[in-house]
Amino acid sequence: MHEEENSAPEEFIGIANFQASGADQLSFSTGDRVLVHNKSSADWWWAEFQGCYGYVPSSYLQLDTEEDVWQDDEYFGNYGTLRLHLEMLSDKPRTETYRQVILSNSAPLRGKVIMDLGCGTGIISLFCACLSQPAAVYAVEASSVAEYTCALVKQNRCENVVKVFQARIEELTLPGKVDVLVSEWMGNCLLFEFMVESVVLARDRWLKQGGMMWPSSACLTLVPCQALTDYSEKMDFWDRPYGLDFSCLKPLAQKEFFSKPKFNHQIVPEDCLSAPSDVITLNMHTLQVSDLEKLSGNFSFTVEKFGTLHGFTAWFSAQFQSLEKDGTVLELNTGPHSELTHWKQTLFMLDSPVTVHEGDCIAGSITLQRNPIWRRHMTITFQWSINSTKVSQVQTNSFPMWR
Ligand SMILES: N=C(N)NC/C=C/[C@H]1O[C@@H](n2cnc3c(N)ncnc32)[C@H](O)[C@@H]1O
Repeated sequence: MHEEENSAPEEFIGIANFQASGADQLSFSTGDRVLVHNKSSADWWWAEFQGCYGYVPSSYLQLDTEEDVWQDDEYFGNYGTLRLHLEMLSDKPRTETYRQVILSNSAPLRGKVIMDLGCGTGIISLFCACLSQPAAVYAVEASSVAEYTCALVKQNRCENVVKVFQARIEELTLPGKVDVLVSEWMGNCLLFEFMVESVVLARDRWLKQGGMMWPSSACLTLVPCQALTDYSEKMDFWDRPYGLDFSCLKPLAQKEFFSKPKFNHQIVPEDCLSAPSDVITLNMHTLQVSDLEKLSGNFSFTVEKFGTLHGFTAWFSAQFQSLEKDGTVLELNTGPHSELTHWKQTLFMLDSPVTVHEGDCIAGSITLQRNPIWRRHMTITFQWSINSTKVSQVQTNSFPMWR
């Protein structure tokens, strides 16, 4: 037995399912709250769950405090360095699109109040102040880069228009509501990092009735694809390296290289086996935080050429409505038919390649399930089937992004 720990029990949250393998252990699932009474060893703790006592593996548990689940220290820490800002500023299609949006709305922006949420170095706020005559721009940035943003605003003589606020928008009280909420929040597969939640909360609290969201909408796009290079380098390789048979390592390779999405994939148009399809569309004026828990869309692709289905590739686009009636809608598209961006595309490799022929139909659904614990993460699940003369199979593949 063990001595009762005299400190108060701590509540931990399960971050994986644990199946007890002995009477002195406690089973629990992801998301369950477990009371730890005694950290009797580094790996096994004495705990209570649903009225029972037993040992639980400490590695399956996460201290249940709001901060940890958003990983904010790490998240905002990353954005405090220039690396990510340089990557985003160097992304010309991304940055030029936002510049074009401001420039082409220069007249209707006159006298308006704009919020730039997650302004980083303040580039969009500076575009607003230099390319139009807004009444004010509230540049909101939680990370320490905000200190430099102030300097950049001064250095570019925009301090009378641009006001920098170093805070999480969730904890900030602005001088007043805004006419336009502009933000560059999109992550891998559109949603990763889930900064979009902060954008929706800020919209509901600070955007005037009838105000404009930029982006106004965003789409997740999918295409069935070949990935011959990735497959041969990571999987076929094991068949005959240097004349030896290493094929028993292939299941390991599948798990290590293909069980998570490849976020920096660059798909070429000729690897697309059909026309791409928008599978999820977000209307940024009506989207609710609750919608973000689980988003899904159906797809039905007609294969346009003989080839090998290795998986699916995803990317996103964002649309910017004009402030002028019947004005042009501008778009940032991160797909293979547009100029490459720092997001590149995301490749989901299936368990085993399937030979497909022109006319085959690949139908199914994609579901983005937000992680109940790690609030910036999600799991992407494909349910799909191929109906063709040669083969008919139904498969489900799930990919964590990233926990
Ligand atoms: N991933 C892409 N594309 N862009 C991410 C862009 C993220 C930037 O927005 C800031 N940010 C993110 N969430 C908040 C928030 N709730 N309040 C204030 N600033 C925030 C981060 O510190 C980065 O500088």
